Amino acid sequence: YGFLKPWLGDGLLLSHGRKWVQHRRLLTPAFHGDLLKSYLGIFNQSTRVMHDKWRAAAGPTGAAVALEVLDQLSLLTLDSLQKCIFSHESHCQQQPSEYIKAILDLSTLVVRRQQHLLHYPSWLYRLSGDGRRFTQACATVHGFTAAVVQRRRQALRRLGHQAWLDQHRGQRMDFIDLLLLAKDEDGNTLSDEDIAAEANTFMFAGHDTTASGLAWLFYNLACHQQHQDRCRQEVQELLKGRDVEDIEWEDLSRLPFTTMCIKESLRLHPPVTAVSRRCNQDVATRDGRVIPKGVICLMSIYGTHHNPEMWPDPQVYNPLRFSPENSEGRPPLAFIPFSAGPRNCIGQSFAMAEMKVVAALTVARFRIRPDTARPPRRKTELILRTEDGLWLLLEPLPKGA
Ligand code: HEM
Repeated sequence: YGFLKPWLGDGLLLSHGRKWVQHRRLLTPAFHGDLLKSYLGIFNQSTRVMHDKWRAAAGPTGAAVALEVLDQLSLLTLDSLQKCIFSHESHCQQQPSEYIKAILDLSTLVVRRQQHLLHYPSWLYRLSGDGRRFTQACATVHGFTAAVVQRRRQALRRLGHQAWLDQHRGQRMDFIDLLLLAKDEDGNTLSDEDIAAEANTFMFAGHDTTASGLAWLFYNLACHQQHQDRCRQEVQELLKGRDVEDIEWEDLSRLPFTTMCIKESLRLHPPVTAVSRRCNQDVATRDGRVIPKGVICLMSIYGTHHNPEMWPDPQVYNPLRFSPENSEGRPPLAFIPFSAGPRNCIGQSFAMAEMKVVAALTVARFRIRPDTARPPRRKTELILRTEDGLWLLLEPLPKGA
């Protein structure tokens, strides 16, 4: 986790102790239903931009086109996050954006540093070409975030709290607004530096993870046309008779089979394959052994999701494992794509909502098939990726097909 520190600072992912407790309490409301609801329009809009690109790539004949989807989905999730966090439209799915490029560079550089022992000491890393690029990209990201936070803080000071709230009545608040206004019961608020660290953390923690989840979902649906057809039918019934092909907040609970497909994909291909923890006390295991205090444990989410005692035929993609009947009695910790306990993923409802919107609209508009010439080879980096991208065949469907 340490290599992320110069980029993310003391955001939720990397902070601990009292600071983490206080921030987690302040930030939790920002991920609740009412606020998430206001982001649905953004998810629909970002998905439409990606689909327009896919249709353009397919050309006027509408023939199936082979596309690498992992990078495209990363851009989609970055586009959505930038709008939800900063209300900023970079149009990064259509044109290059310096800020988005810096985030993509930072993600790549962190992984490269992990694989390069000589780059572990910070002083040596700073002297290397990669280290210099890392410093440059951090400066770009920090400059962007600090400028937004300062502008908002000034506006809040100029208008005063009440007038600022009145001006925003009926409008969507973004994460920066919420963090500026956040106050706990003791009156504690977040400093500009805290807000920037949290915003940078959300950009990092929310983009590649969701993109990986979606890319593997599309792959699994491509390999199992019967499940894809059932999702499509579910979505078409939902959208029947509507003028605008948008997924609304209320629709999210009306996509039970699509949700089962997403969960089964998160089981089979969890975007975060492991988390590590340092024991802060001796931990007794069930077989009578003890993990001593201070030891760092790597907990495998991938391994947990492939435990044959919990998941018979664990390599098989079977969404029906998540039907209400089949889920009955299964221990909750058998399925932990978002980790578990107090340090679980704060963005899980946000991620599930975004994945449902993108998945539903994609099966409604495209048939997805595997690209048999380029089968994906799993590669674990910070998230579950592939050796050479994830290639799929996408065939545009006529509207309302
Ligand atoms: C499919 C998508 C996602 C997956 C699979 C996922 C998974 C995880 C996991 C496994 C952790 C625990 C990490 C650890 O302890 O080392 C985590 C933490 C976290 N996630 Fe997510 N995540 C996803 C999407 C998001 C989104 C969309 C956001 C924000 C917009 C987000 C924000 C965070 C934050 C801030 C933490 C740290 C929480 C804390 O320590 O209090 N994640 N996520």
